[in-house]
Amino acid sequence: MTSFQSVAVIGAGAWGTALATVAARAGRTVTLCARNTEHAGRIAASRENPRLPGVPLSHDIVVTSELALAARADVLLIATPAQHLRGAVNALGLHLTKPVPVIACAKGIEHGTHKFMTDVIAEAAPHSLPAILSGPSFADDVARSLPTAVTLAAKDEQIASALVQALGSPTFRPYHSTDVRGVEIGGAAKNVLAIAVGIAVGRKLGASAQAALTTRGFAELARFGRALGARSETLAGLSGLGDLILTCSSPQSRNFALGLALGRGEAPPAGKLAEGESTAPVLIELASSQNIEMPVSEAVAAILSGKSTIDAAISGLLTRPFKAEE
Ligand SMILES: NC(=O)C1=CN([C@@H]2O[C@H](COP(=O)(O)OP(=O)(O)OC[C@H]3O[C@@H](n4cnc5c(N)ncnc54)[C@H](OP(=O)(O)O)[C@@H]3O)[C@@H](O)[C@H]2O)C=CC1
Ligand SMILES: O=C(CO)COP(=O)(O)O
Repeated sequence: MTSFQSVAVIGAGAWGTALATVAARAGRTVTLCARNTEHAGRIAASRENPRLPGVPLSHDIVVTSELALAARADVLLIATPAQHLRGAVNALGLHLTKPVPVIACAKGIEHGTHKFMTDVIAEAAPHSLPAILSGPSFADDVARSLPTAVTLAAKDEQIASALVQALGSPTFRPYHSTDVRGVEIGGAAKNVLAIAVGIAVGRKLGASAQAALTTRGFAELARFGRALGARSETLAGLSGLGDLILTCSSPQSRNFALGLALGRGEAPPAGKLAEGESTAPVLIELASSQNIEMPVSEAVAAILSGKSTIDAAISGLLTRPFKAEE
């Protein structure tokens, strides 16, 4: 018997809708909260979200745009894009009457403040219990009940474990952790690295280059994570290496797809959120402020900002001095 019976998901995009489905499958009472009344009305009427086409929404899920209604739940999941998480939690905080777990489901780092998602939650809703959910999980796979495993971290192990009990099912297996920082670093950094690997694939650099770039990407993700206090096991777990493998190998990833288009010299897919685009500049600012070398992420940031061409960035990476593997 879980202590968390009701769940509300804030943000009715692809991921929020998939997570609402997950919570319903786990037997929770679920509210899905869209920011826009019209959008909520359309999903409620059609029982399908255009951002997750072809996946029928269970009739048990209440769809609303009223934050006050959502705020009554025992657990809140925030599934907006990372740069909108503070605004969403600020608005939600006005309606919170008890110290409930607020789980960040976005993958990114806040611009300007350089804050990770749970730090943003702690600031915007000081009486909440921040947590993070991240790992290899495409919304479409999750919503279609294909088997998925993720990591769910909170500072308090009992809370993390209770949240896993509340959301887990045979086809959605969350593993609990107290390494909040490790989990959020993996989710944020892998998106930037997936753009790099997408570019290499788009440039037809070959399967060996794809494997090498993914591995060297992991080396810099792990270097960054360890310097910021993350545990090595977390970085090599679902939310780090696991999600990196997924997003660096599949065009189903919007970040990989963005890289692929850039590498081919095509226009990026329109209207698709690729979080790595906004994470890249803030990730390298943070890394440079801590003297952490992240050459692959730096190359991605330079290409996205127009400071480097793709060919110059590739050549820059390939002509770095030889060194010991670490
Ligand atoms: N899609 C996936 O497979 C996965 C995504 N994620 C992460 O989840 C996050 C969201 O991605 P995803 O759902 O795919 O993106 P989508 O583009 O599908 O949807 C984003 C949603 O957030 C809503 N939104 C934006 N700002 C606010 C706000 N202030 N309050 C409430 N809602 C808001 C948008 O509303 P509107 O419709 O009104 O614009 C939109 O519905 C990202 O950080 C992503 O990395 C994590 C794992 C898997
Ligand atoms: O985070 C994801 C899978 O774990 C989704 O990846 P994209 O945002 O690149 O589509």
